[in-house]
Amino acid sequence: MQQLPQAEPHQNPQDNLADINRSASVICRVRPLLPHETDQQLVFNSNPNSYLYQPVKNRFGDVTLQEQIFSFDHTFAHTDSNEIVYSSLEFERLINLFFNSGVVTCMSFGQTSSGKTYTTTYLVNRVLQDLFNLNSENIYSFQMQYFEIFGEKCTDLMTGSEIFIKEDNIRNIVIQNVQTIQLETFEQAYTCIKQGQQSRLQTATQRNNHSSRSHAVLKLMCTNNACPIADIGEFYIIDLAGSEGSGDRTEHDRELIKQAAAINSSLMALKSCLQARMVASSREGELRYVHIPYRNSKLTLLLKECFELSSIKKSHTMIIAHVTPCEKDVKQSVNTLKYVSQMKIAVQNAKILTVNPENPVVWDPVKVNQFISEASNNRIKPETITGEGMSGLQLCKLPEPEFIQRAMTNPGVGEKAAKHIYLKLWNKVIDAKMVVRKELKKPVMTQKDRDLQEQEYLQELIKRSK
Ligand SMILES: Nc1ncnc2c1ncn2[C@@H]1O[C@H](COP(=O)(O)OP(=O)(O)OP(=O)(O)O)[C@@H](O)[C@H]1O
Repeated sequence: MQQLPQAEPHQNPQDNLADINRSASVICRVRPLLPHETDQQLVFNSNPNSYLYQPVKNRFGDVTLQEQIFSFDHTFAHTDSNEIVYSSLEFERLINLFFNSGVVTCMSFGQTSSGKTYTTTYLVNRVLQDLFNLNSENIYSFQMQYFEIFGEKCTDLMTGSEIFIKEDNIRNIVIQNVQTIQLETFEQAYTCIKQGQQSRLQTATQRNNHSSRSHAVLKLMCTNNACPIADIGEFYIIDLAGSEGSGDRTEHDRELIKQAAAINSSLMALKSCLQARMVASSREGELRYVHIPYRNSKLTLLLKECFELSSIKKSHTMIIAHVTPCEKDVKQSVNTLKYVSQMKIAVQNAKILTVNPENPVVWDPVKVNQFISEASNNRIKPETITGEGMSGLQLCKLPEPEFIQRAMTNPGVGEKAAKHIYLKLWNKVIDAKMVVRKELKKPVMTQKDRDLQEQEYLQELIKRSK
C-alpha cells in the first residue's frame, strides 16, 4: 500500500483558536496505534488541518489512499503527548473565563477506544492543579459535582444516588439531588475524583478492556469571595461514552447491546443539536431562528448553553474529536470528524447579543433596589428582599413564596401587593425574551455591510475634523 506522508511539526495554535469569550473551538486528536493494532495501517496525518487517508481499491485491485481534509482550530498527531495538548490549548485562558463568571465546557467526543478517557483524565488533573495554583490569594472558592448520564438516567458518582437534570422557571438548567463538594486543596479534589471514577459504569468490550458506558460529567463551580454578587463560574469537563459501529459490536451480549443502544441514541441527540446549530448559523434574517432539540436527551439538556444561538453569558465550548489511526475505523473516524468540524462553521457565525438593560437578569444590585422601590411606590424597603444586595439574576432565582414572604415583612404590604411586584419582575423577563427573539431574526452583518459602515465612520471623522 501507498506510504502515508509524514505528519507536519507541531504548531502553536494561538492564532487558530477562536475568541475565548462567547465562542467555541474544535480540536482533533489522533491516538497512536496500540500494541495489538500493529497489523493496522496508520491513516492519519495532521496539522494544521486533519487529513484522513481513506483506502480505496481501484478496478485492478490496487489499494491507494484518497485524501479527505477536515478543518479544525487545532489538531494533534499520534506523537503528541497529553501535556502538549494541555499547554497548546491554553487552558489558562479558559480558567480565567471561569474565574470571571463564564461557562466553560470541554467535551471529548469519538468512537470507542479512541482515547477520550485517556485525554480527559489528564485534563481534569491539570485543570485542578492550575485552579489552585492560580488562586494563591484565595480570592475564589471552588465546588464540584461529579455525575454520570446513562440514557435518561443520571447518577451521582460520589453518592450513588439518582439525580435529576431539569429546566427551572427562567430556563436555567438545574441539577437536583446532586452532592456539591467544597474543594479545599488539589490533593482533596484529586482523591474525590479518583473515587468517583471508580464508580463509573465501565465494561470490557471487544475494543476496550475498560470501555466507559456512560457520559461522565465533572462540573466545577467558582465563587468570587471578593465580589459576592458575581455570578458563579461553571467549568464542565465531559468524557462522553464512545460511539460503536456494527464492527465494534459483533461479540456483544444482551446487556452490552442495550448499553450501546443507549449510548448511540444520546450521541445522536447531541449530533442533531450540533447540526441544527450549524443550520441556524448559516442562515440569515427571518430563517435564522431554528429549533434546537436540546430537550431530546438529558445530555443535550445539560449542554443547552453550548447550543444557544445567543446568550448574555460569556462562554466557551471546546469539543475534542478523538479518532483512532486505524484503517479499519476510517468510516467511524470520518463520521466523528464530519460532525465535530461542523461546529467550527457554526461558531464563526455565532451572534453576540447586545445587553438589554431592561432585562432583570443583567441588573446590578443598585438597579434591583431601584426597581423594588419604584414598582412598590416606596412601600417595600429593597433590603427586606435583597438583604445585603442581590444581582438581578439572584433576584429572579428567588422562589416566588420566598419573595412574597420577604415583601410582606414591610408594614401594610399584603400578599396581593407582594405578588403584584413579583409579576411585574417576571413581565420584564418575558419582554426581554421577546426582544431576543426579534434580534435573532435580524440579518447578520455581511462583510460588505461592515466595509460600508467603516467608510461612513471615516467620512464622519473627516467631516468633524474640518
Ligand atoms: N494518546 C494516547 N497515547 C497512548 N495511549 C493511548 C492514547 N490514547 C488512548 N490510549 C490508550 O488507548 C486505549 C483506549 O483509550 P480510552 O479508554 O481512553 O478510550 P475511550 O475513547 O475512552 O474508549 P471508550 O469510549 O470505550 O470508553 C487505552 O488503553 C489507552 O491507554
